[in-house]
Parts: sequence; C-alpha cells; structure tokens
Amino acid sequence: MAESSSTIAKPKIELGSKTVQELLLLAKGEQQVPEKYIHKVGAPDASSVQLKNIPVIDLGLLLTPSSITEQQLDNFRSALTTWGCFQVINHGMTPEFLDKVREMTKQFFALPVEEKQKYLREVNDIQGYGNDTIFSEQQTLDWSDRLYLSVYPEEHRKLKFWPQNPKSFSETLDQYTMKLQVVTKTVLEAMARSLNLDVNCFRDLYGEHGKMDVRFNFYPPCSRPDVVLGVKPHADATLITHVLQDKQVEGLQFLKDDQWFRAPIIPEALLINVGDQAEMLDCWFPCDTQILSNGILKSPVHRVVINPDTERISLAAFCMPESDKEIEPLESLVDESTPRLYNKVKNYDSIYFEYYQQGRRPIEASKI
Ligand SMILES: O=C(O)CCC(=O)C(=O)O
Ligand SMILES: [Fe+2]
Repeated sequence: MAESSSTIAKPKIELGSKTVQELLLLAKGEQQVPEKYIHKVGAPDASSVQLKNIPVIDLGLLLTPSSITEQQLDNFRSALTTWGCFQVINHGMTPEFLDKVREMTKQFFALPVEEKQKYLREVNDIQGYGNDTIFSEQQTLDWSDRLYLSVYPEEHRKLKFWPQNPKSFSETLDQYTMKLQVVTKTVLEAMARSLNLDVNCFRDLYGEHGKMDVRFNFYPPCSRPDVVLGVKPHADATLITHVLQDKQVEGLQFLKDDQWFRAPIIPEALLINVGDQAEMLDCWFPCDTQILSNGILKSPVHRVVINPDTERISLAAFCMPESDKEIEPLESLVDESTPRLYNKVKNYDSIYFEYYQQGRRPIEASKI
C-alpha cells in the first residue's frame, strides 16, 4: 500500500515500538509471538491456499500496438478487469539487474541494527526505516520491517533516508525507478487502449511529475505463520503498483471471487496490480458488456503471509497521480444510465493509511 509522504494524518501513538528484526534478536530464539502481532480475527489460515497462474503480459507487445493481436489485447483486458493484477515480462530490465535490486534489499536488512537505525523514520514522517505506523492500541501489527522512500517527483526525496550501505544502493534505486517510470507510462497507455479509452487518460493523470514511492519490505520468518500476517489484507492507494517479488520465497496472496490464491514467482517478471485510484476512475466509463456499478478495472485485495523458516523480501513501487490532481469521472461519460458512484477525491493516499490500519477499505469512504 502506498502511504502519503506529505499529508498523512498524524498517528496518535508513534514509534517506540521495535522492528520485528529487533524483537527477534531480543527474544533470542524464544518462540512466543507478541500479542499485538496476533490476528484473532482474519488469521491467514494459509494452509489450503492454492497457487493460480495470474496472466502474464509481454510488455514488448504492448509497446507496438499496431502489431498486437486481438487475442493479446483480450488477455490484457481480462487481466485488468477480472484479476486486477498481472505479471509483466519483457519490460526492458534484465534478470541480472532485478537480482541486483533484490540483493541490495537483502543486504540493507542484513545490516546491524545500529546501522539501519541511521535511517530510522521520524515521528509523523512516513519516509525512512521502521515498522508499522501505530495508530491505535487495538491495531494488529504487521510482521514486517520496511524502508519507505519517495522517489518521484525528485523534490520529495529525503536523501538522508537513502542508505549509504550497500554502497550502490542509491544509484541502483535510481536506475530501477527510472526504468519503472517508462514501464508505468507504457502500462497506463495500454490500459486505456485496451478499454477503448483516450490513450492518454490514465497517463495524463500520472502526469509528467507522477508520484512514485517505494517500499522495501522485509518479512522475517515466524514460528506462527497461522496467526501473523506480513501485510494485512488491503488494496493499494495507487493507480498501479509494481511489485518485485522475492525470487525464492512466496508470500503474496490475492483475493479473487472471495477466495485467496497464491501469486506465483516468476523471477524475471514484475507483478503489477491496479490500485484504488484507477478503480475509482474507471467506474464511470461506459462499457458494452458490464454493469458500470461494478467498475471495469479491479483493484484487488491482497495480503502477505509469513514463512515459518525463511525470510522474504519484496520491493513495491507505488505510482500515484500528481498530488494536486483530482480523480473524477470524465463528465461526458456520466449520464442517467451510468451514474457516478464515487465522490471526487484528491490526495487519496492521505486518508488511505489510517483506514488500512483499521482493516477498512478507504475506497468505500469515497462512494456516493
Ligand atoms: O510483499 C509483497 O509481495 C507485496 C507487498 C504489498 O502489497 C505492499 O507493500 O503494498
Ligand atoms: Fe500492496
């Protein structure tokens, strides 16, 4: 999920709580999981969750619309409308480069506690290293540590939180996110084209100065994967999110037709999921085949489960509209038979995080 770097609501209770890695060091092998991480309702029960092959999309094909076949376009449309997520291959980054990004993520979290603490998130800031922001005593905490950085627009960067160790961290992150900007624009254009919309409608919202934040996630193993979650069920506050998954360890699960399924690992792919801001946008667009009140694009609910023996990393890159852009329907497309479903929203990500911690979907708050 994307958190807002500038406008986040002030947490009532902050910091003071240890990262999961620190807790584990202090516990010295003791198996007891602290109470505040235990889900009494909605525990993962991950044992029977099936693996499902979510659609794989060749970005090279989307880049050359003239040569794309109707079947390939259908495949993409179905990924957007029935799944809300897909794995992108042929995105212009080599497997070696993706491995380098994964490796530096692992190296950062493997640093000694004191070294990582140099980048510690400050009170009421979202950027930096730490664990879940704590909003209330009742909150069940995520079994994960993270490093959250704003990357675009560049003036949002707080370089004091960009690790100096490993040495190539900043340069590699810069290269990775620059390449992701290109992927983002291609995907946003292709999304519009596949839905027969103005090709620039999503891209213009992202704008020249589209906002991209990244979150490096680290999920330590836990002896009780049946009661903890790495990330609680949520949909992202974004237009789209790119997830670079761990190459070996699964954990990401999506809810589809009321059932959880495991997202497979494709080491050379980026997993992309549609965020709430795209779902809100599209719900007003007319479509021959669907009742509009259901929206066309899906922003899928997902969660992360924990492995009992092995740590897992991931890197999520959240692409959001420029902060001053209002998300609203194209007026010309709203009429009596296709009424508005959501209010206009602006800076959606700023309300998002508090809802997340309460286990609520912020998109519901925007409904008319
Ligand atoms: O760890 C993952 O695979 C996904 C993380 C995620 O959903 C998020 O950071 O919003
Ligand atoms: Fe997410």
